[in-house]
Amino acid sequence: MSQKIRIAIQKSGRLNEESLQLLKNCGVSIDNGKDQLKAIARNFPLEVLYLRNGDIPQYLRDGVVDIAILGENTLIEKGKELPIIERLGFSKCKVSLAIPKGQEYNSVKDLEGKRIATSYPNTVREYLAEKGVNAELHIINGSVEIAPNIGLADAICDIVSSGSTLFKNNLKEVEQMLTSEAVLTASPTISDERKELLETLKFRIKSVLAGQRSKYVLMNVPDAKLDDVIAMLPGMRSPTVLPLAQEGWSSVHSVINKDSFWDVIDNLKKAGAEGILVCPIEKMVL
Ligand SMILES: Nc1ncnc2c1ncn2[C@@H]1O[C@H](COP(=O)(O)OP(=O)(O)OP(=O)(O)O)[C@@H](O)[C@H]1O
Ligand SMILES: O=P(O)(O)OC[C@H]1O[C@H](OP(=O)(O)OP(=O)(O)O)[C@H](O)[C@@H]1O
Ligand SMILES: [Mg+2]
Repeated sequence: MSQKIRIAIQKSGRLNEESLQLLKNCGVSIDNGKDQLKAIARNFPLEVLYLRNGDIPQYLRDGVVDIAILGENTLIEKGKELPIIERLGFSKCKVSLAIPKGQEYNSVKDLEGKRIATSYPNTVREYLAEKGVNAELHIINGSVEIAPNIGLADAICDIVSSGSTLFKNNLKEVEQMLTSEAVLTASPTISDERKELLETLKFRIKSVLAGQRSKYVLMNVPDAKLDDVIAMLPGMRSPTVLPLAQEGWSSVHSVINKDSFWDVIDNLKKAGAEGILVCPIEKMVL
């Protein structure tokens, strides 16, 4: 295949490292020189452009890049028409409205006529319009949380993750407007040939993400308890059951989702499973 697919990755910042790690986990090797703005993958027809997060939606629209990894919040703010091809599960955060801690707050109507500092004007405008609230927006690019303390605004809208930036600036979250995570998106003008490359990459990403969401477990179970234990285990099709050298015992292997992991383990122990081993799964091809 002569064509290369062009992916935009954040040049530096919160998405950069995990985006590159994801490509690496997909078996795509990229030689990164220091301060390089463009790189070519060694073993996949892929070219990486390192760009500012906020500029990526326009590059996608213009067809300068074919696909990109960026925060869903940026897509909502600057590229609403761009599709979410895959949710990637990292850089999870919220976009919220916050006001000074001491201020009374009953509903979003309290923001009527107030000054709101934000880097997300479209998101705020749309949210407030839906609620029938009029406010004055002050668009700033960074350090938004300082705005109320220096008298620039009455409220702010920004990213909230642990909440520590709000806390340090004596602010409290009053409205959660949206939740976000890193996503894979694509240009509306991507060619058919590059779409095929996207499908290949998407298949690999899905396998990596499915692996990250799951654990491989092995355990010893007395044969008398096998039915109870098997009933608790989904596996990819069904659990594997192998006889142990010691008569009356079996080894049961299965795949457990990370979210329900500890609950399942507790129940397995109660049902009679012993010597439970848990292993990471590198990839899960479904
Ligand atoms: N504290 C956080 N916790 C989790 N995810 C975050 C956090 N802050 C930002 N993000 C996510 O990471 C993305 C990139 O944030 P970052 O601060 O690195 O770049 P930026 O300032 O938005 O963009 P640019 O690359 O244009 O400078 C955000 O759009 C958001 O999706
Ligand atoms: O709730 P928290 O865990 O405190 O995270 C929220 C903060 O993280 C982001 O800033 P970042 O650290 O990316 O700095 P930036 O303003 O330079 O982008 C965001 O703009 C918030 O200020
Ligand atoms: Mg930031």
